[in-house]
Amino acid sequence: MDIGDDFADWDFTGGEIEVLRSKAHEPLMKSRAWKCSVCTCYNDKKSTSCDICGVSQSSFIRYSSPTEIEVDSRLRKCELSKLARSLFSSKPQRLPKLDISYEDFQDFLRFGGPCRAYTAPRSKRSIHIVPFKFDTPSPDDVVSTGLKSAKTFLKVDTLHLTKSQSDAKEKEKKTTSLSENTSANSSTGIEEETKSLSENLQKLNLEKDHAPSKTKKPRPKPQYKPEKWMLTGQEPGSRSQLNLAIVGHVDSGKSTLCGRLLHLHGQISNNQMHKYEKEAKDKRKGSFAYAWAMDESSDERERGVTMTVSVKYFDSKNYHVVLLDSPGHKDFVPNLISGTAQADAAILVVDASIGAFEAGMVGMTGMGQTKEHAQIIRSFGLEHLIVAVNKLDSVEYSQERFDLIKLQLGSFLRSCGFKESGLKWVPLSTMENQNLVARPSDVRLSSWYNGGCLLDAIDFIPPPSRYISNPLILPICDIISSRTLGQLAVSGKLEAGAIRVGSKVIVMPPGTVATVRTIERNGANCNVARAGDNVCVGLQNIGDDQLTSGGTLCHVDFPVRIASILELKIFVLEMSTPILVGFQVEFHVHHAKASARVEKIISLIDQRTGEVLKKAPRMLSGKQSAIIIVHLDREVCVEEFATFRALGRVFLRSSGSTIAVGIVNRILERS
Ligand SMILES: Nc1nc2c(ncn2[C@@H]2O[C@H](COP(=O)(O)OP(=O)(O)OP(=O)(O)O)[C@@H](O)[C@H]2O)c(=O)[nH]1
Repeated sequence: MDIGDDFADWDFTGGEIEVLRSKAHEPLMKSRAWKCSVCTCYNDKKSTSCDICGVSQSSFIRYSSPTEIEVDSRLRKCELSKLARSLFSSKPQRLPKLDISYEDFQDFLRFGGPCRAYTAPRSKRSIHIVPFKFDTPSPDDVVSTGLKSAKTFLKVDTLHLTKSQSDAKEKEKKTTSLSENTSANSSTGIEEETKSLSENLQKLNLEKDHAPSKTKKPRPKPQYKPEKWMLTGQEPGSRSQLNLAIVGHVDSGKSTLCGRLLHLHGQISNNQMHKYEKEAKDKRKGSFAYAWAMDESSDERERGVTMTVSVKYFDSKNYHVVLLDSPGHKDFVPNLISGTAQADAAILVVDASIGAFEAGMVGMTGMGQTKEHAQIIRSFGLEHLIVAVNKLDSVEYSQERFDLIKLQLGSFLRSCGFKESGLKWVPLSTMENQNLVARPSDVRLSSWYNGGCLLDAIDFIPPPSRYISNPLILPICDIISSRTLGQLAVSGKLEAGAIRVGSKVIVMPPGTVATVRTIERNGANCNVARAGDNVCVGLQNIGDDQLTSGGTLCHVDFPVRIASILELKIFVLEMSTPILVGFQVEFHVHHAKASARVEKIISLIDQRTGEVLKKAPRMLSGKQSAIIIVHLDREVCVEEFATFRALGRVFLRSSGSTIAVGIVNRILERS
């Protein structure tokens, strides 16, 4: 495919629809073009269909100057989608596609940083991120309003809403004036117009948001020197912590697998297990008994669906393993993103039953949950993945079925950037306790499988690296309160540095200095916590309106940056809707979420080399890489990926699907 030629046909700079509609250009255009009666843009007379909306020239040749109502009704007759109508966009099949192979994803995801580690503060702790009601708008919306804390804690209301709302309005005003200014610019000829528009936009951005005179010069950072107590290593005899995200298609058996592992390691007593079985049977959900160990809320148990990320732990031979049982349903992917932000490695649970594996691969849109979860895991830089091929009992422990799954899913995982050496394939049945913590006893499996069990595969994962000698960074996952922690506490994983009781920390935003009152790790009080630990930190000298999930506790001299205008390097996942300038997306970074607008598409880039393939492309579609600028409706804690990876990985979502993954290339606005 000749990429250049194909793209030339569809090349417009962002905002061109406004420009093409401008009456000022009509005389020039009229001389060499036909006017589309739908979107009113002018096309080359050789074109048989409209470059903007894709409608054929002949369909409307008899019309002139249609009214909006006429346009709408004609488009409806044309069977264009609602979105296509609203955007005057081209028909999907006509979108040019770059010939970028999925191997390119591998290079893109080579941002993959070293693994991190983590401990859960208490065995019964859950990251209850989204209180879900099926009659409320959408979990994606709900997640932004705050993360629901563990059952064992009382949730503190996030009183930040009013501030965020006013901030959002402020940003909206800015954006409106920006686009007004943009559309006001005009010159003669399409090329000149698009060029000047692009320059103006750049100028506006620079002048409005990044003018040197308006930007405070960051004061030179003092050299960070960790204190001696921060660096003291692990206590003798204690295991390293391994934070394991359990992901996979809905109903693939994730919670059952976690429940089984906990029971087999004595974390759930026989009495407790008996109780779960009885309660599950009473609710006619007998098969969910093990899942109930993880799904503790009544909503989750009632529906048999995990909605939040549950955190439980057990000790293996090499690790203190923290299980992060994630929801599999597509509605709860934002929770999965927030939970997986803390993982060192992952188990991807696949349902081997006939039809279920296929649904996980293809889904409704061609991108099933198994694929989406695998991509999210890889985009977090995780390199070690155990693929647990579950429910093999339902296919008589067929080796052929296992091999087929390994073949099909394996090629997709490699295309995501997982190396063969980072993948471990484990056939099992959690229901029949086959190959979980010991060699399989069922001859139908043991006759052809000689590899290790799931527990061996977990112990085989190399120890994660930690940023202990960096300044403190603790992204806030949840805001909690308890009798032992006090009225104001936060939970989360220390991404870098260390804290101890009595330490001063700066809470970003708003930049208030607070004092660490208590620290809890693994459900017990401790004096010091270091990078990799998952802790609850009780704070004093701070108001509850100054704490918000998605915020960050930092070293007082080294606060992380907060910003709302970011330059991102993204990789667009398979999707049905093209990304255009002005596109509204949901922006995710660590535990923070914000609404965002695609302000500018700077360039289409080569995945491997980073070389600019095209400047200011009109739109982005699946499997393309690009540099874009996004404008968030509120400021979030963020760092450039090159500076600190954990705060520089981003996800863009729209209409309930992850549409792009990427990194923060530059922070364009700094508070
Ligand atoms: N036959 C069979 N059924 C299983 C196996 N593992 C789990 N199940 C059943 O699959 C159903 C779903 O199990 P869960 O553990 O809730 O699945 P999940 O992936 O956690 O579900 P979500 O978190 O809601 O996505 C339950 O009825 C389980 O009993 C297995 O190995 N074999």
